[in-house]
Amino acid sequence: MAVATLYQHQIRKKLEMITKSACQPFVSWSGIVPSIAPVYLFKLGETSSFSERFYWSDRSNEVVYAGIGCTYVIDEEGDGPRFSIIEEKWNDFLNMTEVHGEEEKATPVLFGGFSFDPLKKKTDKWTHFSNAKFIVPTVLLSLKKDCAMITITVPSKNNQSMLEEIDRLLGLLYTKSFHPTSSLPRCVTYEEIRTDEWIHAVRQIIDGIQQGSFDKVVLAREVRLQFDGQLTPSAVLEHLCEQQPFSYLFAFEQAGSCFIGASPEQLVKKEEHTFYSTCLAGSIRRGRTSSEDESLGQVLLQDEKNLHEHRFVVEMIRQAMQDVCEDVKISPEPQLLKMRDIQHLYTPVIGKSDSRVSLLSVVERLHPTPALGGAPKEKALEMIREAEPLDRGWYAAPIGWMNAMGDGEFAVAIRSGLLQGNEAFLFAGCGVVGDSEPFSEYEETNVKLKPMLSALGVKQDER
Ligand SMILES: C=C(O[C@@H]1C=C(C(=O)O)C=C[C@H]1O)C(=O)O
Ligand SMILES: [Mg+2]
Repeated sequence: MAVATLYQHQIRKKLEMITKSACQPFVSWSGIVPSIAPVYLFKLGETSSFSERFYWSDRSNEVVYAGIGCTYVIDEEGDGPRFSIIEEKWNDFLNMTEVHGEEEKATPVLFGGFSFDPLKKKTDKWTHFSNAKFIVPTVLLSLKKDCAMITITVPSKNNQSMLEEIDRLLGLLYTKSFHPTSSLPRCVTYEEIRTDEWIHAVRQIIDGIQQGSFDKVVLAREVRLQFDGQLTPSAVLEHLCEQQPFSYLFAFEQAGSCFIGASPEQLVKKEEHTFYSTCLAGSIRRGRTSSEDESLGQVLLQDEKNLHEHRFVVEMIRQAMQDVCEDVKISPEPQLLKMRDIQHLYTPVIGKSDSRVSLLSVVERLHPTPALGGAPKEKALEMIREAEPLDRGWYAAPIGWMNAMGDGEFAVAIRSGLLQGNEAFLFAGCGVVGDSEPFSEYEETNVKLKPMLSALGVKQDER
């Protein structure tokens, strides 16, 4: 028997055995498998009967996940305490699940995200993206430091068709080789949504800041692209993997809509008792030559307006981390974070806490930082709700994963867009402060659109 089919066969046998003798409503089994690109499993999802998919890769590619199918969903549409509800329901699920496997530390993983602002009126395109939505995938492929593992989570009863579909998927995963998708449909229209209104709102915010109503407001805008064919999320994801390998890559697909992006920004990561966060705000483009790039970086490091934008974020994250951690370490000066299309001011933060502090409670405390909302938080949110000509949906909100030990990581879902049929809706924002200039802020958002435009094969200068 070929190695591949041997794996498929053994997994099937194990699952049947475990589910037969299970005392709990769900079982989760994990096993080490030959290394394979998680993006391939994501792509195979297109031919499966499972209609949910997700993908996650952190900035250092230490943890990469691809998940297909949805064995359990936690969906919170109200504007109540969505962070603690997710946490409670995840614990309920874990209490209903028997965990088996070859690896001691293997557990099911919960993946999902939040909307930016539950008080903003939801538009149709975000219908499948609740204020908080998390799934436990049926098939999860994880790659950690080059070790690949499959985790299968299924109900213990009435799971026959699910087991058959898993079997078929694993068969494909190990018998067919992965061919990258070469082409995407062509972009036929590029429409900036309500740009005049956006520029006007930037001016209004600058005035508001000068009058002392608030200190900083992050304002986003939207562009809508139409293509001459259906967009395939896996093809866009493959491009992101190639073009933005050192970003957080994420994709969350629900009923044919895929929210996808390549963000440079960590919100928070929990590893046992250690919390990591980053302050990221203040931007400049990359140079065309290395010397131009270097001097643009130096300009950014010394630019008062950008340093001012950055300081609000540092102060807020410092405070939030000090509220829950002892021993918060934070660099005294920002450094540069250079991504493919843009460079940012960046200050990492690390803190240690006791075991009672959960990951989602810190997500709640941090979201939205002044890098995505503004300062003071509530006033900035009111201004965004009122003046921003779009529904952010999941853009600029926390997206990420958690395991059964309570460890996990959330990124801020920027440099992102929603793919639906032959359309893509992309979003980009910028931190408006007292000495902002509307046209340069507009240009900054153009630079921030580049990662998604390149992944969609659209050249900004030629549009
Ligand atoms: C809001 C976005 O990015 C944020 C705003 C930044 C800025 O204004 O300098 C920089 C990084 C991000 O925190 C975005 O990319 O859409
Ligand atoms: Mg900025």
